[in-house]
Amino acid sequence: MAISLWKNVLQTTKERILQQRGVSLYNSAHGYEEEAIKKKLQQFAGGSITLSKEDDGIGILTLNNPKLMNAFTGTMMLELQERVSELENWKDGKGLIICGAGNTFCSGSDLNVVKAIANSQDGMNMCMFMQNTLTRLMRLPLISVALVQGKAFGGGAELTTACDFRLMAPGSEMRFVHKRMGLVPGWGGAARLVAIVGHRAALRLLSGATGVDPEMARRLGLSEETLESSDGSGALEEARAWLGRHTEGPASVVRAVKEVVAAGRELPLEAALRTEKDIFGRVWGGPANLEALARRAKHK
Ligand SMILES: CC[C@H](C(=O)O)C(=O)SCCNC(=O)CCNC(=O)[C@H](O)C(C)(C)COP(=O)(O)OP(=O)(O)OC[C@H]1O[C@@H](n2cnc3c(N)ncnc32)[C@H](O)[C@@H]1OP(=O)(O)O
Repeated sequence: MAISLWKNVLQTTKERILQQRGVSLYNSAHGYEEEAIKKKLQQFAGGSITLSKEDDGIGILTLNNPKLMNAFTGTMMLELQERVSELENWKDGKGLIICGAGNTFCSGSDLNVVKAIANSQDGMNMCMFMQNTLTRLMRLPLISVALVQGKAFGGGAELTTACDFRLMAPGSEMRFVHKRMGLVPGWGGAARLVAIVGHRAALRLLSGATGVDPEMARRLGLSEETLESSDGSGALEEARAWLGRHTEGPASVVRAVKEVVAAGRELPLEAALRTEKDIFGRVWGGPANLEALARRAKHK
């Protein structure tokens, strides 16, 4: 009796922790030194990460470092964490598009940073910092899309896997180049890639450092659609229209949809079912539900 009560308490606590956004995977108990790595990353400046929160509830997060194909400098990693916090607090948000400046997505970490922190302590801290940030990004109650134009290489390819969907422009390419660098993904990209394409395809892509064009990405289920436009603003408009079809309706309902799916993806079945019940309880009899009942909505 006491044991089963204790098990229930543990299970509920675990579910709560998973549901809580902003809670990080790693803390000092894992040997993670957040302040030390932030101070280190601050030394490698350049580029920026901008966020525009639009009236239609869609946020546009832009990686801005076109001189280096939008490679992540240290300060861009720090800014990404800040933008994710901002998105966690955006209660009217429904969707998110992540894109790169200058018609390309992101060529991964800035190799100058990689070289400067090529020691075990900094590497582990940077890895935990980015896993914390990208896990929080993945768990946002927003439907997210990576708009891949040009190249998404290394950490750039990993970042796309933290989004719910990927849309690729003609001529674009994703490539997990890590093996060629004597590495494996460390930003959570391997675990997420397996969940998206399955372990055999993931192994093929990582072991061959294979370039993935839009057609191959579609076949693998890595990309939802190939866009028609390859120029920056045209592709963004197409991505916005695509996402708009999935974010139509009140924010409370769209966010609930993302939350039940995230629970199903991350939690064991019983915990996912309990979470689904709680989220269902939030929308049942809510304004959107009552309004649909009042107009006797038909779904033809
Ligand atoms: C692997 C683990 C790690 C992580 O997960 O954290 C990483 O991500 S490490 C980075 C992995 N990415 C790379 O190694 C990309 C290397 N770059 C390339 O392969 C090419 O530059 C490419 C294919 C992205 C673009 O080729 P393209 O011919 O179109 O352009 P350029 O090569 O002329 O590039 C323009 C300019 O950008 C510099 N650049 C590109 N990527 C990076 C980068 N990741 N870090 C630093 N600098 C980068 C490139 O050197 C050029 O500068 P220039 O001064 O003209 O040489």
